[in-house]
Amino acid sequence: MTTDLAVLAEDLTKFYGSQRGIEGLHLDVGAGEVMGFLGPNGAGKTTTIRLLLDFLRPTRGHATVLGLDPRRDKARLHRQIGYLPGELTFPGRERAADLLRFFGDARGGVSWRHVTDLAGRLELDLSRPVRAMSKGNKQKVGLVQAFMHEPALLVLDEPTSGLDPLMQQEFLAMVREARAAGQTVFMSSHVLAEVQEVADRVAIVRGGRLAAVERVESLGRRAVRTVEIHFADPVSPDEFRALPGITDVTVSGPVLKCTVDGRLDPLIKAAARHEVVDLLSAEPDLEETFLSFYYHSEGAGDAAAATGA
Ligand SMILES: Nc1ncnc2c1ncn2[C@@H]1O[C@H](COP(=O)(O)OP(=O)(O)OP(=O)(O)O)[C@@H](O)[C@H]1O
Repeated sequence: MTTDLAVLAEDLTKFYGSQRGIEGLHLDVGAGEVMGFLGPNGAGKTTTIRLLLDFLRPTRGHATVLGLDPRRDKARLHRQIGYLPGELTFPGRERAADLLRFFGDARGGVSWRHVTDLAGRLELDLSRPVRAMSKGNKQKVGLVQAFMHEPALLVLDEPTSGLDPLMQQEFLAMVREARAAGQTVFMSSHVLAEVQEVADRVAIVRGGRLAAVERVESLGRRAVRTVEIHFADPVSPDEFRALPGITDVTVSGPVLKCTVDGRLDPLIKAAARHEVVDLLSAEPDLEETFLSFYYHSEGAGDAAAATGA
């Protein structure tokens, strides 16, 4: 049912002349879901976002956003959306406070308390003129204007760009709170690590085509991790080399190091035959998994491009 969907893209396609922006995109984002929209530079993320908001018109296909047709119901749709553009430009001389008041009024008024709370969390000084601000501070102004009216749908194009790690964490907390309040978040990034903490699912685009849509947990299950086990006594590497999914086994006296691709269980069962003193498992490297998507879809994408398919 489309009413449970915040975003539905059907065969959404945009060509800039002969240059493919995005082609044949089928994608849905459930109401209340956080969707990461991932891909390298030039993959088609901004094009897709601009199509969803009717800042661009599709060459083919259609989008439904919050149950509305972006073309027919643009003004109504935009009132219910918090949008952070990828390229922020603030031409005027206004202080951040004046600019945000202006945006707030355009949306029928927002709680100023909420605006100052958001600014406080992001350590943004609202009394400063926006034009003179650093890229990071401009990004914070952009984030405050996107979140301040508590929209049903947040569409954020590279939201963490220019933010330092502490502010990135604060931003992620804002996204979690938005989801807890029932809001939907569609956010693009070219770095998986930025969205994996908060996203329910990630959609991966490459070369203007959708390469994969995955739940974040299943990316984790699939991911490769490195494991180091310290035993009470020396062990033989041969015991571990034959285990399914285990590679790069090295043993140095009582310390075993290896790479596990998939389930940890066979390794744990084998290790349990000895006295285990310590076990260290590095976080699944999702960035690796993410890159492998590009790798695996590369042939298909390039073949399609070559044939003009
Ligand atoms: N106005 C335009 N005219 C011609 N080609 C364009 C235009 N805008 C985008 N493109 C091309 O469309 C493709 C997708 O670009 P898009 O900006 O959507 O990618 P992106 O994933 O958002 O990348 P980035 O992270 O670099 O912004 C690229 O090949 C880009 O060069």
